[in-house]
Amino acid sequence: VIPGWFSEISPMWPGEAHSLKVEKILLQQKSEYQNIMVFQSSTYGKVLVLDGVIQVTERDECAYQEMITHLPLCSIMNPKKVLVIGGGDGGVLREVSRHSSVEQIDICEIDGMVVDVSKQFFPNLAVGFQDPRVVLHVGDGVAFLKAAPEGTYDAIIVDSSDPIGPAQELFEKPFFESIAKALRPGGVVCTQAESIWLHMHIIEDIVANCRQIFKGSVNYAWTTEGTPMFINVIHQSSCSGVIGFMLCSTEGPPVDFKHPVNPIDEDDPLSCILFAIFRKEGYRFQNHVRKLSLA
Ligand SMILES: NCCCN[C@H]1CC[C@H](N)CC1
Repeated sequence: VIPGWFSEISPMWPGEAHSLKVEKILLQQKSEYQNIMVFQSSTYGKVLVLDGVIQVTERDECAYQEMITHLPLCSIMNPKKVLVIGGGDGGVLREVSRHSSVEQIDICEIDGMVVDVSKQFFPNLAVGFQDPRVVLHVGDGVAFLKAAPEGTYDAIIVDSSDPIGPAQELFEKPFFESIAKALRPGGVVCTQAESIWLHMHIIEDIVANCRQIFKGSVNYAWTTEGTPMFINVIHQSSCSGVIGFMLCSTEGPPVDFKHPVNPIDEDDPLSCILFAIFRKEGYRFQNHVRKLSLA
């Protein structure tokens, strides 16, 4: 380890590590579930680390939070009830609240300390908790979904850490079955689904499980049968620099995740959003950066 640097060493990516130069360690705490650290980096702003793995950096969090949120929420008309599993930093909530059709946002985060730490050090993410539609449940997402009445949600977003530690069960078949039960017919789910450069074995298992469970569409990020390429989110602070998502819908007409049917609320007062909409013609990458003044 290089003095003055944080290196993201994990059995999830043997033989490689992403390092960031540390200006100052701001917090080191052990919660009931994991070690939590926040540090001021030289070039990525503040960084949140759980059990030695980077979760968010101020510099590039928008790419991840926007994709994991707008891919599902823009794929169906007028989503009203949304559930977030994980996501205790609040960034996904900030993105969900841009959708004016949404009436109820449930979030189930297992570690309340992550919420408190985010409110203290990452106000631009924790702002998501201020939306009056948000109801925070501190508890295990597996149990929450088992208890959820059938067909409750239009969309479920699983913003989890990696399948080592508290999020392990969120990558297993029973959890995906409980998601399908909690979604209404034609509802959509989007989950954090690791990197094609590091975790093909995990992705293959998840895709196989989802193909059995979800009778609508099953997409890993943008790959569909015959698509000659993986299109993932460029998320620099994820090890390998990219991260992908499982996008599935329950029974009903297949959902075309490539062409948003439900545009984001244009006049939502926010500082800046960066997200990409892939256009069908040759997968031209359209990078929408819209500077919106804060209300
Ligand atoms: N709410 C932001 C969570 C970010 N998710 C992380 C992305 C990189 C992974 N190795 C761990 C989860």
